[in-house]
Amino acid sequence: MSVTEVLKQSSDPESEGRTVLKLTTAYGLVDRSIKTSPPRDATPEEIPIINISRIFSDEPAARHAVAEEIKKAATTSGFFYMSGHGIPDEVIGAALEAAKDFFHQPQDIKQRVNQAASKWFNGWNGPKSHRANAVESLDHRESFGFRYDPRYDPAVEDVDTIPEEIKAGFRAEEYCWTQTSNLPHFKQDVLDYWRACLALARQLIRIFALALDLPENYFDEKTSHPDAAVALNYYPTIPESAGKDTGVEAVSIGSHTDLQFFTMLWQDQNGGLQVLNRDGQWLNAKPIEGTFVVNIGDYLMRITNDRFVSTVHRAKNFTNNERFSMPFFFGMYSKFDDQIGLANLNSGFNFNETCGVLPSCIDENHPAKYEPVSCAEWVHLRFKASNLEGGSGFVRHYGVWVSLKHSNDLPDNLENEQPLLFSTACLLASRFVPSISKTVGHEMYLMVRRLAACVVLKPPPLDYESLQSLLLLSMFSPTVQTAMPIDSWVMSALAINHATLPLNISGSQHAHPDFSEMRLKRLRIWNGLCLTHIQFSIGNGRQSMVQKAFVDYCSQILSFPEAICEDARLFAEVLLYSGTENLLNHSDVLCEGETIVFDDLVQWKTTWNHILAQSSSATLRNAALETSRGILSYFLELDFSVVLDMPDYYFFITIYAALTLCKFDISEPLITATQTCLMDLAPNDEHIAFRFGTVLEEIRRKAAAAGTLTTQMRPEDQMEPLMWNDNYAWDVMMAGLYPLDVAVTEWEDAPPDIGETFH
Ligand SMILES: O=C(O)CCC(=O)C(=O)O
Ligand SMILES: [Fe+2]
Repeated sequence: MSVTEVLKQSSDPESEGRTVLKLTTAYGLVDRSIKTSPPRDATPEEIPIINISRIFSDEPAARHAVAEEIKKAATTSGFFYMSGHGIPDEVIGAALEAAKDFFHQPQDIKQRVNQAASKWFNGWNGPKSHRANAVESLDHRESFGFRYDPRYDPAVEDVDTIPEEIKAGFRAEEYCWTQTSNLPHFKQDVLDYWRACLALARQLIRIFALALDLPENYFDEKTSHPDAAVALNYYPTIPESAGKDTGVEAVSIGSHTDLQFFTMLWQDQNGGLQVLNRDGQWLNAKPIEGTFVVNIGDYLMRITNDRFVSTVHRAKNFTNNERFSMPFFFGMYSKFDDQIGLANLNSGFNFNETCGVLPSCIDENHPAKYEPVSCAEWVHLRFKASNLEGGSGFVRHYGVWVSLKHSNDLPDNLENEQPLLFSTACLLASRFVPSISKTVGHEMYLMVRRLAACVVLKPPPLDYESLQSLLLLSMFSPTVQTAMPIDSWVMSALAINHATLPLNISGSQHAHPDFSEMRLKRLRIWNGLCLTHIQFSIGNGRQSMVQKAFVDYCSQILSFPEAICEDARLFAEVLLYSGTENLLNHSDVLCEGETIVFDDLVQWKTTWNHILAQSSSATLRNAALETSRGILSYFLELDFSVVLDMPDYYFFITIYAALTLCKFDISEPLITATQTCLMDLAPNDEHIAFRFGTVLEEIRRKAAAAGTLTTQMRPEDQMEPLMWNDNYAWDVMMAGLYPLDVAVTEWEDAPPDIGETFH
């Protein structure tokens, strides 16, 4: 049975006493029918206790016997208790005390090691900052996590001799320890626990090899530097009232499967861990003194061809005590590296390993169900489907706010279907949420960045919503409260793009069959992004650091045989706006008088005329409409006093957008709003704002006379563009740039009869 099948299996969700639980898996979101009956205690058959002390025996038979028991548990419930593990009580006790000392500190001290400041998701996650399951509550949990560091691994004699390709994947951060040094024993005690777990896991994986009918040392080399991580979990009591008003089930950590090879969980005596059996019944995995709970992760399930099962579990602490647990993940998967756009190992294997279905799990009747998967790809799969990563809690939290505010225009499933668009909406909405903290904003921003990186990495086709999100981001980020540094955002995204392009041509595994198409698509996105980026830098007085690189990069589109007119047009606009920005940043040129500037424009127009005059495709039209609407909305949001201080070029951009909108959708209310705004703010009728306002007024007047102006918005697919040629829009605009007396005559003469051209 595949992961999806296991998760989906069970009877009709409509049947009595059952409900549907949604689960995030690497294969997407799946529904799982579960029983509504209260959890019952697991029987010893369901979650057996396995005394593993025999794994340390010199007798192969003793080790094999343990392997058999593990095999049975792994292939049935996927969970077992491990006794006889040999980790001294003192080591566990000291780590637990360290955890208590840490979590009992005031928030501002814990903040010092907040995961938000971490590059690799080490450190502290505050209360209710995550949501492991989309349909359950935010996790009533705080945690502190850290990842494999060879310097603290006693099995490593000399860190300098570790091969570079393995080193490159290490995700440890010393700040976990420097920022907690106020607790004198913390580092020592927590690392002692980690070392003890690591040594045990390395023994245990040999028994897993036996259980999989492999040589005992099969995994040894692959796990010389595993991504082995400890999390300290702190679960305060869930208030009884929690979830009552919303109907959302309150949890300490929501229903999930673990990702990696296996997890060894130490839990205190309070209880709260629940395991979902195949029948959809929740079972209490009650604490048993002296044991760890061990469970299989998704990666192990995959490479065993689904023989070993990764089982859904969660925790709820409804006792009056605070609960602690200390899972050791062998190993916790790496989070997304948003600097280079690559994720790395998640499996518990070394950082550079790829693993297919194990030979012993394949036979005539059981062909391999899965391709070999590199750890990077595996993470990518799950990442796409999952929002477990940092920030998602906040995003969802504010997502509720977004959904409430805009319940009419957001599809129900936006969060899961379009996580980037959803997160972007949340990020943008967050500036309207009173007293939102910088940390929260930053977390949401990181989330968006990671998702954006995922989108850019995805093979084509890039869906419209993703493109929309990227455009939205590049448009509005200057106004987002968290002061998202747009240049660095775009720059790193650009870096991701550059970094991933070679990935797709080198190494057969990663080669995309249609590299050229993918590259073209990416260039298209970049042209779009670049355009909006430049448009919005204009008038903000912010020089784009990356502009030249942008333009050079964008120009590559023209060398594609598949490039079409729209690509060229977009590029032409990029040039126009970047030229504009250049001029603005060189005031000496501007000082010489406006003529030079306008000559420049005319030259640009001559160069690109053949492209601009072409008719537009639906895609281009929609893109043009969206961009234009964005520009006008942005313009309308600006303070009058700010607008008046802006150079004429800013008005040029605005009118260009307004005219584009006039061409495709003359009834768009933004046009009237812009017209009114322009005329209201102009200090006199010589001002460029007034001239442009008049231009818009006249176009609308003529459209009304021709009966084209409707008060109702027409559905976009029925919209016919106004049949003027682009020269007309251009001429009108250019005319508007000159003093009104000249302009009106020239412009009146421009189109033969605008009325005739309207439909
Ligand atoms: O604390 C527990 O009981 C479960 C923790 C868990 O499942 C996890 O951290 O992945
Ligand atoms: Fe877990």
